Amino acid sequence: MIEVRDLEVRYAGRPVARVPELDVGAGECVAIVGESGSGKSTTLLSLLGLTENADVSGHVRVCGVDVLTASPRRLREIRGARAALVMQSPQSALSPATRLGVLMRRALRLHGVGSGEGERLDEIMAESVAAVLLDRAILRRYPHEISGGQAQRFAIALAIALGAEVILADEPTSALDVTVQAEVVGVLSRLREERDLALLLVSHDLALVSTIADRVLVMKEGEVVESGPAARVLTEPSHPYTRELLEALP
Ligand SMILES: Nc1ncnc2c1ncn2[C@@H]1O[C@H](COP(=O)(O)OP(=O)(O)OP(=O)(O)O)[C@@H](O)[C@H]1O
Repeated sequence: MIEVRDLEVRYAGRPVARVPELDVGAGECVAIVGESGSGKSTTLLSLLGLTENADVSGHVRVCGVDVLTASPRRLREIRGARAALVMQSPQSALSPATRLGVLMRRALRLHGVGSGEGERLDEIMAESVAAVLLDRAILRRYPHEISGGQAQRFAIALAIALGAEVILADEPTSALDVTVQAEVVGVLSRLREERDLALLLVSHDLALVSTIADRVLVMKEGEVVESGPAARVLTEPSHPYTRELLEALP
């Protein structure tokens, strides 16, 4: 679902992310870890062609679309629908005066889901909200009436309703407290199994990564310094920087 080769992202001539190889198949979870400014978010955003003012080179294929050469129309087909972005605080991206149900219905119509039929849309909405363990009543609420964890699960429900095959999650739990973090990770983990989602997770939280990722890429100052199966990288790291990250764990 995601295939990256020799990706390089530069801002004003300065390379900020270099990723030689990154693959995420259906049903897999790959995590990118590293300290702040190491190029994790830049890598993630470049996979949807969302790095404004950047020079991006290499080969990036997401849901069968060649992202670096695709037309804006072709990119719109995957962005937000087949490949969904889940950010740290989705609440700020939700229109404050619009009920969540209205918002979801609009997004579904915009992407032609359910062919605009009211009943079918209701069914899809109810199903996706249930899939993230939210009560259907949430669809009548406004964004400010829900908690951070609920907002994050709503963002995931929206992705599911739109038929996402790939979820790109940028620090999806770092604004949440520990028990709520576990709920969100549990939902992502279950959905990837049940729906064969490809999940690319950016996180500085190695404890979280160890519970969900199959493979890990460790980034430092824009370079991938280590990558491999999560079980190996997180228990027998070969790079001193990975060891440092692990030693910093509480
Ligand atoms: N739009 C931009 N213009 C110029 N430089 C940018 C831009 N976006 C990011 N950068 C630079 O790219 C580098 C990598 O940033 P990035 O946000 O990808 O790191 P990160 O590992 O995700 O960090 P964080 O965890 O803090 O988000 C940083 O030096 C940052 O200043």
